[in-house]
Amino acid sequence: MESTLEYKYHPNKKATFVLAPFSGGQGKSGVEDGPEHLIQAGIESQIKELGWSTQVSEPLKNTNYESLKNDDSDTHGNCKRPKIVGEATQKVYEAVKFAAEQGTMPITLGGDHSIAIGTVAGVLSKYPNAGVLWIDAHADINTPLTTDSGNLHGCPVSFLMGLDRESYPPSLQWVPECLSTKKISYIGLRDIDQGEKKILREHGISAFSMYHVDKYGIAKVVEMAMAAVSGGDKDCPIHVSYDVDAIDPQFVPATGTPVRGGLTLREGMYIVEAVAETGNLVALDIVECNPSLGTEDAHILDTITAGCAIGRCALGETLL
Ligand SMILES: NC(=[NH2+])NCCC[C@H](N)C(=O)O
Ligand SMILES: [Mn+2]
Ligand SMILES: [Mn+2]
Repeated sequence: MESTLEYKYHPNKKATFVLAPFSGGQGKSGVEDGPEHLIQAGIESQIKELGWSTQVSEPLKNTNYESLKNDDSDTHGNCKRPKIVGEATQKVYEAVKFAAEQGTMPITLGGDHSIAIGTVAGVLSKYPNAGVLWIDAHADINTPLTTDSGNLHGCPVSFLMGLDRESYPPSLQWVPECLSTKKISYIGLRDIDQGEKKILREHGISAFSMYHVDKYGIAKVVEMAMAAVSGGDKDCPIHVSYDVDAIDPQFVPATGTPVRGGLTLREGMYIVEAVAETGNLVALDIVECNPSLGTEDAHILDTITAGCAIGRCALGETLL
């Protein structure tokens, strides 16, 4: 049934699904199949059902980054595959920017979380004062100098902020330094590297770990996170970058870096329901669904259904 919620920046309810089947930001294959599974499961028709008209954008069509993934010479310092990450994220950036400029809401389906380099930069080019809610078990704020794994899906936030800029591989120097440390807030954190902790503290970045979710409850946490990124503006546009591993692996098992002790499925859905209710949502990413990592069919189904539910809740599904 058509949603009763109103979207301040999208009164005509037009959305663009930006498909980002990319896995080069981390080592495991399968996450590039996320978009296809979400579409097969009906995410687009479910959102149409809520009263949105939709179109699909495929910036990575006719590219072969998945086969280039095996090129071991694509490294820079400790960073793995910077060339394909740089190129793919730039394509995603152009597509998201274009979708936003057309007045549609970009809903980007990943792919690993490195693609958020493109989505956040694209959204901020249209809405420079937008706040970002980063829903994740991880902070993804390593720099080329702090990353242990070398996986760029653990680094998108630092590139958007321009942290340790002199260490960037040439292929990622296109990334605009567009995200202020005051315009992001995390929800769901529970696995943070030492170097990341240092960055979060030094810059006073707003972050709500699972400890805070337990302490204050999810409703209060979402309220505090939105207040932190909005800087007093009740109309502040909000981009939600949703890594499905924020939700506990008991509900979302098919993901590359699962961490126990996460959000319940309802808490995970509540976050986007609450953002939707403000009317300020301008973009959504759903990333890190990896259908290949389900050891039984139910794992894949649970993960993909959760991804679809996040999409519906963000785009206006209400229980009554
Ligand atoms: N988007 C993700 N799932 N990121 C996981 C990152 C894990 C770890 N902090 C790293 O930098 O490698
Ligand atoms: Mn994560
Ligand atoms: Mn992530």
